[in-house]
Amino acid sequence: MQQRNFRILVINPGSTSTKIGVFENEQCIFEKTIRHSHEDISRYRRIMDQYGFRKQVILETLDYEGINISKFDAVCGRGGLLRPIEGGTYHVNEQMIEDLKIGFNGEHASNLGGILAHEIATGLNIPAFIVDPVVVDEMEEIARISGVPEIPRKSIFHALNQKAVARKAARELNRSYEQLNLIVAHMGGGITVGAHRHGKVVDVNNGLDGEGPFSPERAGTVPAGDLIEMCFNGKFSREDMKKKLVGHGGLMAYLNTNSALEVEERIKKGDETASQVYEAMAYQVAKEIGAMSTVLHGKVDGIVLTGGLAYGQEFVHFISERVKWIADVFIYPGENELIALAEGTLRVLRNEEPAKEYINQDDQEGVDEHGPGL
Ligand SMILES: Nc1ncnc2c1ncn2[C@@H]1O[C@H](COP(=O)(O)OP(=O)(O)O)[C@@H](O)[C@H]1O
Ligand SMILES: CCCC(=O)OP(=O)(O)O
Repeated sequence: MQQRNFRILVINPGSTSTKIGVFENEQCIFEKTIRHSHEDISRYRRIMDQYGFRKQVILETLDYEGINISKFDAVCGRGGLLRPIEGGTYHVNEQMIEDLKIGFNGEHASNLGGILAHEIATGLNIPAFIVDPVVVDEMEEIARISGVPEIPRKSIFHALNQKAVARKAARELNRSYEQLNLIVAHMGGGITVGAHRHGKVVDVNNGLDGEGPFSPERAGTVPAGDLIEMCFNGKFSREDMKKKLVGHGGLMAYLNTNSALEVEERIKKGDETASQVYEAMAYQVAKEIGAMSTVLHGKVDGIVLTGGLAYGQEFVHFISERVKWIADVFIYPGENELIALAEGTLRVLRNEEPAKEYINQDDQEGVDEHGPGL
């Protein structure tokens, strides 16, 4: 029997871009990265306020490219800061929209993914999904203990792309993802480094506002005592402090740009500060990879460098030089998120797996297993 054709729109809102793709089954027939300047984004107080702007840009782009949206069978968005959940494809439902709107686990552009998918799908009377949102949580209990019981560590990371590129590396190694130990560093607007043990991400830095390397727009781990002093010195509001960690941290704070491409240009022109800060970012990524190698007891089958920053050859070289003694380094610039979203949607449309329902598990067993400390 001939397989039915499905046409899917996938939407991936990142901190500095909105990536969209149109898939005919597994084949990508259109793809575009719409980059948003800092000026465009910073006009909005909350990320949720960018919703109308990003929706308009998506619809205008599809219209300009002559893509007939009435032919879509489903829309899939990158999932955001929901409650911690297992990986998979989820229906966008009312509970999910509510949690995305309030930013249940914080503010991030991916909160817009499910909402944009839902809005566009509802107008077309087709289903909306999310796949492997940033709150996929497979962390081991030992990794949750931070040192302050009220502040457990959280699993907030580029789950979709980390899992997609880990599978790609496994294919190159002729093994299954579940057989391998891998360290994956996703390096985009935010940077997360995950220890993948036999198909589970058992430790990873909270790439949003918690910890890890600084990134084009995030502070990463900062000296905690000095941060407290800064919070209470009377000069900064809570909002100001949040912006220092997310949005105005990292490259933005030191160099007033979140564009690694621009930083590379400045370095070429002899800008010493740009060079020093860019190297420091690579240094911090390498250091985090080293830390994750201890999580895996030094048994590492491969290190994967991915995300927009992995296009930067000098940047990648700097990291590789420091970590290649741990394991072979695989470089997959950009990300595989669009195809991962399409594949997750296809598995459901083809009835290969059921779509999961997102529910508020607050009253159910197991929810508080990720609760405060011990
Ligand atoms: N060819 C390139 N060389 C170096 N850096 C790049 C290149 N392309 C994109 N980048 C940088 O990657 C970062 C964005 O990565 P990306 O994964 O697209 O981010 P996000 O999806 O989180 O918005 C930006 O700093 C951008 O300048
Ligand atoms: C919240 C973790 C995922 C993340 O940081 O994504 P971006 O790099 O796209 O902002």
